[in-house]
Amino acid sequence: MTAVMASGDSGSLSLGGLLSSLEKARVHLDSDEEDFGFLADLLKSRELQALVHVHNKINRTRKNCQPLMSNAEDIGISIMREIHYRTIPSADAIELFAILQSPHLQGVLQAHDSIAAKDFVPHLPEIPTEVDEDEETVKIVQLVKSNEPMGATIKQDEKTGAIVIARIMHGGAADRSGLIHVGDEVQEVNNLNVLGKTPNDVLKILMQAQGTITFKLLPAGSAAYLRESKVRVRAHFNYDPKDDKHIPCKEAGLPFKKSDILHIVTQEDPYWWQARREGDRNMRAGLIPSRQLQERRILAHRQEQAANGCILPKSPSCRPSPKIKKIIYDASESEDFDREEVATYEEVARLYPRPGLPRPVVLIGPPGVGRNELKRRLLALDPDKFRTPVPMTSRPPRPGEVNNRDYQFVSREELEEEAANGTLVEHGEFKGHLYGTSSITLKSMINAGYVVIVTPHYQALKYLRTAEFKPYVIYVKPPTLAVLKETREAAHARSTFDENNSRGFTEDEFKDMLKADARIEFHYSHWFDEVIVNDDLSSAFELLVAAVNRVETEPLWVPASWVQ
Ligand SMILES: Nc1ncnc2c1ncn2[C@@H]1O[C@H](COP(=O)(O)OP(=O)(O)OP(=O)(O)O)[C@@H](O)[C@H]1O
Repeated sequence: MTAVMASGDSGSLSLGGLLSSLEKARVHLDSDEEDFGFLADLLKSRELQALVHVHNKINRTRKNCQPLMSNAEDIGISIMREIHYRTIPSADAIELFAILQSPHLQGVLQAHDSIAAKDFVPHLPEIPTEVDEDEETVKIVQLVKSNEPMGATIKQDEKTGAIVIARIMHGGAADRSGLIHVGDEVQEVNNLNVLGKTPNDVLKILMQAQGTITFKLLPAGSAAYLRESKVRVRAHFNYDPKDDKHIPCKEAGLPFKKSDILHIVTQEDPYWWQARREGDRNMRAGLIPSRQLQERRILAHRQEQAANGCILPKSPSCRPSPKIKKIIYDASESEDFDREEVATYEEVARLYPRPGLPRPVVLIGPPGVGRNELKRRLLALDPDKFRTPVPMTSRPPRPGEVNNRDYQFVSREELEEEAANGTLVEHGEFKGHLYGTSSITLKSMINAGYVVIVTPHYQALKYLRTAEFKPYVIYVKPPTLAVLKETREAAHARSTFDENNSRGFTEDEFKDMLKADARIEFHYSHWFDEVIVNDDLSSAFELLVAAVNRVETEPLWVPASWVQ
């Protein structure tokens, strides 16, 4: 039996047409009068006609009312949470809270998300009647060819040689038709039998076709309905399907850049996930390598590099800086850690600003790049708002130094105990004296509502980038050698490699800064929320102020585990 499922992409239903088909079919089928009567009454009923009328109206305007996201309910809850934590919410905020709390609006948001995620497919029970083995049910599907890709890939079934639908891209034309499913066998395209043809032959037919394309499909045994996952990840590498020899279909690939946020709509295939770029208005998902596949690729690439004698950027030669002169980190352990890390995708979620609990801002960068200068300027901008933890030292105070302003002066034993207890975010030793920054001081400043600015050694990121601190990490990057020389010389910058800060930077020190930059970026860039190039100091400072404002006011992507 051949069933006409829908006409074109517009998909308008006509009950009149169905009724007359039913009348025509009546003479050929030996079903009893009661069944026909029931079906005819149903098709004529005012309720069904009203429903079809609504369906057709929605269908006609469908192109202009695509959902932009599938997490409207989550956003509603986040807004309510934010209002709830406000000490004195405005009258408007209270009204908004009441609206968002109403069961009707919550129902609407839930329905919206279900529709956006296509979570509405009715699952009909299996037809219990016995079907004649020789009689095949096929479906005729018509799609209108446009500039938009069809949103499906095909492959040749290894056993039968038949052409079958391999993938349906979420949100693409095929998916939106709701009529084509993974595993469906393509029998004819525009009345051309494709039996014995290769996927390339079929693609040629499709490319040459104009206007409406008619497919005769043998439905898959059980149509796997597409349900979108809500997973978001941050990409830690650049990807261009054009350069990927192994992607099943280059046109179906989704290019992206490092740091892009991707909505992973399905991870069903272990090697090829389907994803959309967050905020991208294109509803059609594209193929990207799965975490498993990308990890394998990175490891294979590293092995190949090692075999060819290539080495990773070397550790920056840690010339002592006069503040915390020598940072104690177990170099061998960190090196192993760095090499083992295979950064592919990190699952993320939006963190909404929490009133009274600002996120600390961590400035990372190679020694001498200007992190402390930027921090000093920020502290001076608003001393009541910005704070930085005073480091601890076991060295005796120098004349003029004030306890808790310049340093917290403590005994060597106290500092050693803190280090042993793991309560220091970083610590080091210089000329026989210990230095360290207490995580307890850091935490209490955050809890007191200050925007805390810290400039730790880059290896301290491992201890700081946690759900406990939820830091916003900014990498302060040096400009090119020529710009470094020009700007630092013009400003009479003082070298931080000189203990007395009594001279400018040497050329070698600038070169060391750039080597350290390459190394830090190579190993830690996947932890940076933002990069600011410190070329012109006032422009870099402006960017920093803008970043700090964003952290305070906007929902930003953080590791998903921080939001639970
Ligand atoms: N964009 C810039 N242009 C000119 N001079 C700069 C710029 N940024 C920083 N400087 C100057 O460079 C010198 C070193 O800066 P700063 O002390 O902030 O380095 P740092 O990153 O804190 O170094 P370390 O990590 O080694 O302590 C200072 O004299 C500072 O004023």
